[in-house]
Amino acid sequence: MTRGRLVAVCGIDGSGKTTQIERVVDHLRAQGRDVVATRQPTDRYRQDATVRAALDLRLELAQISPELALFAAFDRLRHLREVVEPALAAGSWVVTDRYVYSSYAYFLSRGIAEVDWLTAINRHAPRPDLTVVVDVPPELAAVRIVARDGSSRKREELDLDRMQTVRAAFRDQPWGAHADYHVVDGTDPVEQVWDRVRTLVDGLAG
Ligand SMILES: Nc1ncnc2c1ncn2[C@@H]1O[C@H](COP(=O)(O)OP(=O)(O)OP(=O)(O)O)[C@@H](O)[C@H]1O
Ligand SMILES: Cc1cn([C@H]2C[C@H](O)[C@@H](COP(=O)(O)O)O2)c(=O)[nH]c1=O
Repeated sequence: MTRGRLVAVCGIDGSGKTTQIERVVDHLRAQGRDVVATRQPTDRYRQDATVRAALDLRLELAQISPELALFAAFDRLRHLREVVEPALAAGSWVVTDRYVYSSYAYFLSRGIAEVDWLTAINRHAPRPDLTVVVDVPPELAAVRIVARDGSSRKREELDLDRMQTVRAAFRDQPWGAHADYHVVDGTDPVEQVWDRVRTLVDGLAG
């Protein structure tokens, strides 16, 4: 059995990840591929009361960030073992909404200065075959979030200074650049962004 491929889509909140992932999944399935669409962190992390309080800026993030970073790394490894690795081994393509690069970018912006520590606690997570970062300014992402949700689900996503540092990390990759990591301009209409993303996906499939 040929091992499948791992595709990660990252970006700040509201950048358009879900919108592009839907197209990636449909496109790959139309090619006859078996596709598993998933996301990290899982609901185990997202629904934790402390995580929710932190993302809603009700906790001092600098204090709680190491604990959350470890929780996110644990959540990722378990999700990899239970969901991602079996699917890849069975030949499926796995498309994940967020991955380690989101962890790095968010936790660097949340007061963790040691990128080496972040990469060390995630070092057992395999590098994706393709990572796409949907890049938009935080101001545009905030407009999209409010238009979509009517308000904000978590206060952090509308903290423009915070999201600016997250965005900068995604673009600058202080954890180390890789040829399979691509930052795509997400400010254009959906179909134009999709043209860019599809080119990358087709490059991987070819
Ligand atoms: N290129 C685009 N142009 C205009 N609107 C867009 C574009 N891409 C996505 N949107 C819209 O912006 C909103 C946010 O997009 P989406 O839900 O895909 O983002 P996301 O990154 O997955 O968000 P979150 O991080 O909150 O899960 C949605 O209402 C979506 O329809
Ligand atoms: C990978 C990762 C993500 N987070 C944060 C980033 C976001 O605020 C949420 C996920 O929300 P989404 O927009 O619905 O994807 O989780 C995190 O705290 N830790 C992580 O490792």
